[in-house]
Amino acid sequence: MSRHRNLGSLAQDDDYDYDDNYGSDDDQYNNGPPDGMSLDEENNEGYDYIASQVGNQFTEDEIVDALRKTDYYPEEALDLLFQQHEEKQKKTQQTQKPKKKKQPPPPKNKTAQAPAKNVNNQPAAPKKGAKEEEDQGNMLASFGRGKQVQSTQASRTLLSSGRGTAPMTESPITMGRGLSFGRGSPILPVGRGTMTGVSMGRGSSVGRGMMMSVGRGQTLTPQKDQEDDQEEEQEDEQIDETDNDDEDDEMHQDNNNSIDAIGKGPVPSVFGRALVYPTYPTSPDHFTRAFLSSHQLTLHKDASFTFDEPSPDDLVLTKGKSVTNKQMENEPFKPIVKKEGKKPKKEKTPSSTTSTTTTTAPPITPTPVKAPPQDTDTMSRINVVIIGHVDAGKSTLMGHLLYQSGAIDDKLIHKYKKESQQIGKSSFHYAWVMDQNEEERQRGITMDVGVKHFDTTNKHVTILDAPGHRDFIPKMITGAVQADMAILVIGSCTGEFESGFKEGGQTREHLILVRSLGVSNILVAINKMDQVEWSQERFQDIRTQLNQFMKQIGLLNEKNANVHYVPVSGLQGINLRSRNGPPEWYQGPCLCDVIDEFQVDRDDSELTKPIRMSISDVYKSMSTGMTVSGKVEAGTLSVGQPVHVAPIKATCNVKSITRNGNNQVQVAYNGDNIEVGLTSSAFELESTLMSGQILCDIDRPIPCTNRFLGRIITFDLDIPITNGSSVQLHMQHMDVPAVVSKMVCTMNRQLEVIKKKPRVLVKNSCAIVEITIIDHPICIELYNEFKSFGRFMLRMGNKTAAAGVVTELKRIKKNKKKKVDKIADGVENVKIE
Ligand SMILES: Nc1nc2c(ncn2[C@@H]2O[C@H](COP(=O)(O)OP(=O)(O)OP(=O)(O)O)[C@@H](O)[C@H]2O)c(=O)[nH]1
Repeated sequence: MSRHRNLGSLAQDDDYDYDDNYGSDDDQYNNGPPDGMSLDEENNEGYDYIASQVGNQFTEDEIVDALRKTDYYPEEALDLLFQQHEEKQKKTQQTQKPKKKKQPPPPKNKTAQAPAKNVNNQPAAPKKGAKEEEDQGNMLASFGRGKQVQSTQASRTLLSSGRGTAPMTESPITMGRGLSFGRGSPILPVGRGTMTGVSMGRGSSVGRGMMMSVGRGQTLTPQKDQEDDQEEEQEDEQIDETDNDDEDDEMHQDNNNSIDAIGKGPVPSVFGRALVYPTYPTSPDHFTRAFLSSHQLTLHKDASFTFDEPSPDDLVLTKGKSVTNKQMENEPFKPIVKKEGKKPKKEKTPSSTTSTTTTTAPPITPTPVKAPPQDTDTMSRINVVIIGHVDAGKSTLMGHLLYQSGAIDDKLIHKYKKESQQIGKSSFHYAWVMDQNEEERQRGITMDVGVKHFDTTNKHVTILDAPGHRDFIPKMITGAVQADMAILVIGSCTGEFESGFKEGGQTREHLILVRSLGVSNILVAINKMDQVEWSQERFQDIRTQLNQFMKQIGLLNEKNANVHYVPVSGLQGINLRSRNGPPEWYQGPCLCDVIDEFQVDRDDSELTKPIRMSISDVYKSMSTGMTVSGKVEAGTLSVGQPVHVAPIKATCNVKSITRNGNNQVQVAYNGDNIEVGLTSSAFELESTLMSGQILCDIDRPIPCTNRFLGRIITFDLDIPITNGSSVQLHMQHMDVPAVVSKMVCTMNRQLEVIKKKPRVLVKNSCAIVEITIIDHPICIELYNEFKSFGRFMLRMGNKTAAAGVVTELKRIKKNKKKKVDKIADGVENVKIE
C-alpha cells in the first residue's frame, strides 16, 4: 500500500482526521498534555531523600547548599555533605591529635605488598582484631529499597543501592571496596586508602577500570585485576537485574506521572520555585544552569513568582517542615529561626534576589523586558523556502527570478553562462546564482541551503533554496524551519512529476516536512511547462493529484486559500516576475505577485520574549568580521547587545546587523533573517562557533537537556517504533542521534490516552514518548513557550518517521552530563568583550 493510500485510508477509513490530530493550527498542540516540569518534583524528592538520610546531622542550609553545588543531584549532594563532614572532622582531628611519627609510604608495587595467601590461593584469614574492626566499621550494604545486609568487609565504605539507605560509618580501616549501586550514584571516596569504585545501575559505570581494588585482603596482580573485573561484571549483572526491576518500577511510575499530568497545567512546587529563583550563577555546569535559567522563566510566568515573596531558602526551610505547597503559597513570609550554636546567616531581605546560600556569586538581575523600538521599515519581510524533488528546477527558477528582480546583474549572469558552458553544464547557469559551492556546480545539484534576498512591490523576500536530493534532507529541514511560506517546484515533464510524487519521492516528503514544521502557505510552481507545451491538461492533472495529497496531510485548508498554483518556466523566465508569456488559459497572478499577496502573521507576543536566534551559518567577512547568520525566532536583537551563545558558554557583543542582504540596521525583530557581526574578539571563538548553536538572552539562555517528552505523530513507517528505537532527531539546525527511551502512551484524536506503555508505535499513531539524545544535550524549549525550538522531526534510516512537539523537559541524565562536561571543557567560560 502506498503512503498516499495509507494516509488516505487513515483519514477516511479509520475516521482519523490527520488535520485534527496533527493540528492544522498551532492551538492543536496547546491542547495536549501540559508542559509541566518534573524538575521541581525531582528536587523535592531530592531534598526529602537527603533529609531522610541525614536526619538532624546537617542543617537545611547545608543540604540546600550541597544540592545547589551538585546541580541538584541528591546522591551527589549527599556525598558532598559527607565529604564536607569528613573534611571538617579531619581538620578537627589534626588540630587535636599530637603529631604522629610519619608512616612509610605504601609501596608502589602492589604485588610486593600482597597479603599472605593460604594454600588454596585464598586470602589469608584476617588478623586477630580484624573482626572487631569489622564490627567497628559497621558497614552496611544496602541492596534494593529497604533491604539491608551486614557487610563482612572492614572498611569505611558506603554501599548504596537504588534509593535505599546510604549509611555513613566511621571505621578506621583504610582499604575497601566501594560499591555504589544507585542510579548513576557516584563513588564516595571515603576510605583513606585505595578503594574500588563500581557504580552500577542505569547504565552508568563510573570508575571501573580506573580505580584499583585493594579490598578484601587480596593481592592485586594484573590477573587478579581481571578476575576482579569479571567478578564485578557478574555483580554488575546481578545488580543490573535488580536495578532494572527498580528502573521498571520507576519507569512505570514516570509513565503514570506523565500520563496523570496530561490535561493539568504546570504547577511548580515551592521547592521548584526556589530552585529556579534567579540566583543560580554558581552552578558548575553550564547546561544545567541554562536548563534551570529558562525554567526560571517558565515558572516565574506560571507561578507568578515575584520578588516580594519569601526568599528561596525560606521556602526550602518551610518545605523541609513538610508544609504543603498550597499552604505555603498562602502563608505569609516567616523569617528563618536559626538553630542555637550555629553560625548566623548573613542578613538578607526577603525580597532580595541574591542567593541566600552563596555569598561569592554576584546576583543576576533579570533584564527588564522593554518594549522593542518601532521598526522604521514599512515593508514586511518574508522567508520563503524552495522545495521539491531533485532536478525539478528550483535553483534555476530562483536564479532567474533574482536576475529579473535586479538582485543579480547582467555581467554576472554572462559570466556564469560562460563558465558553465566550459564544463558542459550551460543549462545550469541560472542555478549557479544559488549554487555557489564548487562541488554543487560540478555535480549540478544543490547540496546546501542557498540564501538570497530580493524585493517584491511590498515585501523584502529571503529565499532559502533547499536541496532536492534525498541525501540532503537534513539540510532541507534547516531551510524549512526558517520559512514563512514554501514554494514547491514541480518538474512537469512526463515521468518527472511521477518519480517525485511516488512513494519515497521528495515531493511527498518535503510537503510532509514543511507541514510538520508549521509552514502552511504553499505556492506550487508547475515548472518546465515549456517542455510539455504549456499543456493545461498536464497542469490540471498535477494539480488534482497534489491537492488530494495535501488534503490528506492536512495542508490544504477548507477554502484551499493557502495553496496557489502557477505554471512557469524557470529556464525561460516565464511567469516569474510578471505575466510575460504563455499560457493563454492561465489568467492568474505570476509567482512574484503570489508572494506579495501572502499574509505573514508575525506573533507580536514573540517580540517581548528573550532573544533566540538559531545560527545557520558562521563565516568571516571583510566588512562585518566574525559573522553568524540565521533567523531571529523570538525577541529583538540590537547592535551593542551582549548575547550568550548556547551551548558553548560564550558571551559576545553584537557589532552589526545586516538585513535583506545589505541593509545595516540597529535592531532586528523576530522573523528577520539576518547576519550578525560579532565583536572582533569573537575570532577567538572561530573554531567553536558553528551552525546549530543558539544566540540567546544573556540572563535567560535557552535550556539544554538530553531528555524530553514529546507528542509525536508517526508517518508511514517501514519498521514500527519501539522502546529503544534509534532515531535521528532534527530540530532547528541540529541533527543528532537519539533513542526513544520510553513509550508513555498512545492517544486518540481528542488527545485522550488510549493505551499506556504501548510496546510498538505503528504508522499514523499519535503518542507521547520520551526521547534521549545520545551524545550530548541540545538546546531545546517547550513548544508552548517557543514554538520554533519545540518542534522536532524524527528520521529512521533515510525516511522521516515522525514529527513532534516538546511537551516536557527532563533533567540531564547524569552519565550524559559528564560527557558534556568533557565536551565543554575546551570552551568553558569563554567571555568576550
Ligand atoms: N526546459 C527546462 N529546463 C529547466 C527548467 N528549469 C530548470 N530546468 C533544467 O533542469 C535542470 C535542473 O535544474 P536545477 O535548477 O539545478 O534543479 P534543482 O531542482 O535546483 O536541483 P537540486 O537542487 O539539485 O534538486 C537544469 O538542467 C535546468 O536547466 C525549465 O523551466 N525548463
